[in-house]
Amino acid sequence: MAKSAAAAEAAPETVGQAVIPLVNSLQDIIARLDGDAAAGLELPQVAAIGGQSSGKSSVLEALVGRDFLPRGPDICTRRPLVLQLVRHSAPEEWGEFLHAPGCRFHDFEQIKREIQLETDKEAGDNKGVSEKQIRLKIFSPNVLDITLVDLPGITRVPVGDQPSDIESRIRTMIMQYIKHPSCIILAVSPANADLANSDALQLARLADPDGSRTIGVITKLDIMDRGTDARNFLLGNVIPLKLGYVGLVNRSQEDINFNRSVKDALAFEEKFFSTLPAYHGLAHCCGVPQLAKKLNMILLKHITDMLPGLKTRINAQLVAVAKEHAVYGDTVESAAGQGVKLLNILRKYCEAFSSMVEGKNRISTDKLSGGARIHYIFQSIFVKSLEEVDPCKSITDEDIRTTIQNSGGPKGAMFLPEVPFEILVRKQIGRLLDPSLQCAQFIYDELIKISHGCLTSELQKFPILKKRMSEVVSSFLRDGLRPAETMITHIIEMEMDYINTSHPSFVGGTKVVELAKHEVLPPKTSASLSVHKDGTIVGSEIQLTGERGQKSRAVFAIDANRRATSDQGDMDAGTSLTGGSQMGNSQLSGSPSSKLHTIIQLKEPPITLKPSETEQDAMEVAIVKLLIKSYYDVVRKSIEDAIPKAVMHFLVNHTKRDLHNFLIRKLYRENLLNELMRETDEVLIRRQRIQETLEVLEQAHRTLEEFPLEAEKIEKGYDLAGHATGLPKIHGLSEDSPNGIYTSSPNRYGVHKTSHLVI
Ligand SMILES: Nc1nc2c(ncn2[C@@H]2O[C@H](COP(=O)(O)OP(=O)(O)OP(=O)(O)O)[C@@H](O)[C@H]2O)c(=O)[nH]1
Repeated sequence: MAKSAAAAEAAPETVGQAVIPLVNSLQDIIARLDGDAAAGLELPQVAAIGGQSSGKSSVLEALVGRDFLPRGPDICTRRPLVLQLVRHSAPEEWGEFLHAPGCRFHDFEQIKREIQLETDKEAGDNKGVSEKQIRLKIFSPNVLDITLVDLPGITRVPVGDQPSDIESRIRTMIMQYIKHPSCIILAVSPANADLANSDALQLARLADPDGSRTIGVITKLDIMDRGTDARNFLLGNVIPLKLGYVGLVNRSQEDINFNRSVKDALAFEEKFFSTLPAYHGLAHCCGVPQLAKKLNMILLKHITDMLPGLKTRINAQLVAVAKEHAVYGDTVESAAGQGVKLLNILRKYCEAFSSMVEGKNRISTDKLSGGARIHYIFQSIFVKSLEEVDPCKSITDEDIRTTIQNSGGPKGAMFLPEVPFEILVRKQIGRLLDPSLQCAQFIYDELIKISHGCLTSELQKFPILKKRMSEVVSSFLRDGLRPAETMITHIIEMEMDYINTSHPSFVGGTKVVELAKHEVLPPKTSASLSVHKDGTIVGSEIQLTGERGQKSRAVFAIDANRRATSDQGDMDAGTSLTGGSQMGNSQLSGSPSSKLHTIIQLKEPPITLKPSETEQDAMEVAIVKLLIKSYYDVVRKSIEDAIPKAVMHFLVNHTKRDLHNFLIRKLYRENLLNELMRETDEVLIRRQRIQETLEVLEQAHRTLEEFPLEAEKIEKGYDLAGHATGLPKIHGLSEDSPNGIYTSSPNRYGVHKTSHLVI
């Protein structure tokens, strides 16, 4: 093809030509991102795999067109070498290692030595192998932008410092590279070995079963057994490969020893294929230039396919990092600016607090949060546990009897007194104090939790402020808890102080006597009665309702001659008969006239006395119990209502109303501002890092946007199958760059004119 014709063809190729530099620039960008940011951003690479000394490094070197990789009959590649070729316009060429940034190696022999040194550094000097990469960039006006990876060769027998499982280790390492769908595999097999059993092809098939990204490379065609050739193999007749094979003749060890130039080697290769009849008509799959051409086409197709996904990923990362960046924002220098910022933070905090309590913030779907938890504590914990309490559970019948008698004093009780009932019910009301205080404590704990949840991400920047805010809010909540607790104590004390037996829901008077009769007396009447929660007495024969204004007293005469058992000295002092009751029950034996004769000795009263038990007693006990139950229900309802109100008023709503002012009063002070709004070094470093990451991602985003990718346009010029469109259009290849890499090489087979790629 004439030069002018090539130039004419170059025009529609510019879109495609732009893609490879894009990939390389993205690779640069991604290399600057940390692990997390770069995750999932695999870019196409070309990896050379194969058995040891199969010629992998030689193939890559030939593609680069320069002599710079350690090669030899022994194991040479012992660490993965990631080789990024960068085409630039300046005439000079140099290499740069990632481990020595900014250090340019103009001498390619020195690059080779640096690779060897770096290999030894990591893998020792006795044939050891390491999976740690060496990253090298070659800048040159004569290369195509492409990334190549030279991998250690598959070996079977461990030598030197190699571990016994060297084979599986190397296979695993190779798989790490070639398993990625974005990796293009150069499966290198030497022609002087059994091609059908090629390690490279076997491994490639594992990673790429449908062969859509594997190119078979057959080296050492020049040293095959006399009388044999690789024609059938190259044509894919032995092991078919979708992308086909390329046969190569690289420099032999002797050529290397005699410093034979790349140029001479290429000329030799060209001569080899043109003179050997076995390879006649196979120009499209013979020689380094054909390999470069094939590679570029595949690479382009590959890049085109994966770019939309890459764009999406970079955009997603950009959004995430931009969000984090917004949190860190810019440093605020002026005092006024800091003040505004602080006020903003405090306002947002209090708004978040109110929203959480009111349930207006992000609603969690898997667990109760914020205000809903407060409601739960009131209704499902506090109210429920009060409902479950049996008000008479802790009062024994004996306690009741003793209290009744004690309240009668020396006279004994004439009527059923309300005093014992009041004493006992007051005691029971007192028991409501603890759960009520506990309920307030629970709500306080919830508010503390909510307060932690409101610390906005913006506060990450100001750890001192965050800590101070936490302290101030805690002290505010503590201060709010105290009046709530005082109120609760008052509510309970009020209930204990005045037993309102006139309460409409309280069941007393004759009704309760009726009920008690039913409970205690033998079942003459079979009607069973009970007190409903609303104070209604329900029975099959009688139904009575609570009666306003009717007192519960004086309904039942009590036997004044009640006797106390006097010989129970071991009873609980708290429920034993005391004072007048003890006197009233003392036992007299004999009349005054008996004094004249023998002295009648009274038995000493024991320390503790217990009342006796009669049917009447049982009746009284039942009545008192019913009264307690009924009144306790009245009080319970009022407590269940009043306690949540007190807690809401003094603690929850008080916080919603006044926390903002309190925070401003405590924290918005000129002398505190500098301290509170100080960012830690950690924050400063983090901001810097995020800033950098953001810039990198923005650059990646711009880079992608600047390349309007129209896959169709690119693919129009390339036909990987090579059948329909005939001449494949190769970027970077011209009459002056027949090997596709080194543009100063001479023209060779005129593949542009004739070749149809058979893949
Ligand atoms: N005659 C001839 N020798 C070759 C050819 N390709 C490679 N060699 C020689 O084979 C030996 C091994 O080549 P390398 O390129 O180092 O092979 P490798 O696969 O990279 O080796 P390791 O990285 O050590 O596994 C060297 O001495 C090369 O000169 C070829 O096409 N013909």
